[in-house]
Amino acid sequence: MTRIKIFDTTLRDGEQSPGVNLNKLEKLEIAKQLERLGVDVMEAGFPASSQGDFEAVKKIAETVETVTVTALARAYKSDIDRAWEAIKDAKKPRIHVFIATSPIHMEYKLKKTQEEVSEIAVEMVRYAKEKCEDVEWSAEDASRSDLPFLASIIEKVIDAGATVINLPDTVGYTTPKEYGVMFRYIKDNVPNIEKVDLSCHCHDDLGMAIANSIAAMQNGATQIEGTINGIGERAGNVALEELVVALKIREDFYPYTTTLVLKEIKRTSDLISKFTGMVVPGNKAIVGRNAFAHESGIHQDGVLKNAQTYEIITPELVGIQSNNLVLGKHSGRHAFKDKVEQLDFTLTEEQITEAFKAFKLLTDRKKEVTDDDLFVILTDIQVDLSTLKKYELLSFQVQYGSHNLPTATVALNTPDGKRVETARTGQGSVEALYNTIEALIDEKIQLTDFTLSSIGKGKDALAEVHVTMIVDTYQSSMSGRGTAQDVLEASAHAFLNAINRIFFTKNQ
Ligand SMILES: CC(=O)SCCNC(=O)CCNC(=O)[C@H](O)C(C)(C)COP(=O)(O)OP(=O)(O)OC[C@H]1O[C@@H](n2cnc3c(N)ncnc32)[C@H](O)[C@@H]1OP(=O)(O)O
Ligand SMILES: CC(C)C(=O)C(=O)O
Ligand SMILES: [Mg+2]
Repeated sequence: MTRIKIFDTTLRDGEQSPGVNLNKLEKLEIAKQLERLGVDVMEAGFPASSQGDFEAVKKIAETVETVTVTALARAYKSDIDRAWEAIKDAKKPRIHVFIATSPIHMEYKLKKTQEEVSEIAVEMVRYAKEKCEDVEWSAEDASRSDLPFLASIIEKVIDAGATVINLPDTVGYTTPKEYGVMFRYIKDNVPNIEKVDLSCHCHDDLGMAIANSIAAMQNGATQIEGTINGIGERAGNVALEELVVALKIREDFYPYTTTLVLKEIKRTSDLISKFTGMVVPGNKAIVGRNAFAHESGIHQDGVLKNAQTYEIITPELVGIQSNNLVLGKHSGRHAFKDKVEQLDFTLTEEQITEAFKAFKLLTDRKKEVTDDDLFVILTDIQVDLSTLKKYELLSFQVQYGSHNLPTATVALNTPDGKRVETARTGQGSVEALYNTIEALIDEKIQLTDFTLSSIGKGKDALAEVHVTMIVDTYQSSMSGRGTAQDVLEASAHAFLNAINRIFFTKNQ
């Protein structure tokens, strides 16, 4: 069995998904969960891209204990300085420096010749190496690069001190056979290649990211880069949970092992989906709602007789509890605290009190409180923005009738502590609500996305709303989420959450 290292880039490439904007606290929470999941390397961000990202990477580097923390840098000394400044306190830091090697990127984007790119790459790897022992170098758009040129530049950057060489399929263009041939060519034509880990990084534009990553492994890759839920630039990156579970289930066929803790997969996926607002499709492999559901009679009959007739993976393997019905109306604080620990949350006594109150409120309105419900409550409290000044929903009322113009009245607390209240109309209840909040905060807002889903089953299930919006003054896109038993209340919370996150990011 060959040990494959897992490099998670959810916090960097994953965050490049359109509309995704994670703040420092959310990134930190995801980083802690990735550590529990057992990834070998986490790419915490791109510190030169913004002050907020720099601070998030720094905090992650200071917090994470066992995992290598890396940060991305262009082939500029200033980017490398910034990356190093952010990760230098990590237990295991790595600088990740990249430059494109394909003809189209070199000619049109970088406006540089092969010789110039080669010189810059060597100089920057050498510069990074002076700061950090572990240096990964990526040949952006490797899969569309000239192979002899790629081999020659790789040999030089290894001599300059690179410890990992990554060959990304940046635009998701390659095929398994072609990508495998590229890895084999590099293995056979770079004399010092055995000194480094060879890494693949696949995008899913043609739906071949998994097949391409496997082809890379079969031809010498020992590190796989990807994201949880497959989020990332455009169609996303390879979904790590799919790849790793495929290797496990077909270990009879693929001689590769990883150290990922499979039972942490579902929780990691849920957390990332919640923070990014990117809802996991029901039919998604491994973590989709339907991945373990059997609908048709013949399948149900087979599963009843022997689950393995139609079930190749057990839900428990990836941390899905088949019966996660838990506390109820009569549960006390001790049982609640015990459950918080079982669910692996670390809350202060004050946060437990707050969570217990929220739980009790919910039990008044909802018969069965599941682990999924608790996960939402506890995550919101763990990633607490309550110390920050923000808009808070005090009360709202919406009047809707099939023959009336919907009208909303909303009262808010503003970040400087004032109570404001007004009313507006809209074509529907949500529009009336949002028009009213928009008037209260005195900003022009374009709502670019709105999704509503339920957490769990039943008429009394919690509603979860995700929104994406652009606030005119800041011209940046932001997502927000809100959970409540009522869909309108969840909608109001999601809208305010996005607004508060914009102010939070601006103030970071
Ligand atoms: C394949 C990938 O995923 S690459 C990572 C993509 N991630 C991001 O872009 C993160 C978000 N980006 C940002 O915040 C901004 O683009 C910044 C801060 C990084 C740079 O912003 P700006 O300085 O305004 O530059 P802008 O983004 O417009 O253009 C990129 C510049 O970097 C250059 N560049 C791109 N990649 C590299 C590289 N690897 N090494 C050196 N230069 C590079 C481009 O040629 C261009 O240079 P030019 O201004 O001389 O033409
Ligand atoms: C920066 C590199 C590693 C990248 O994300 C890509 O090429 O897709
Ligand atoms: Mg990428």
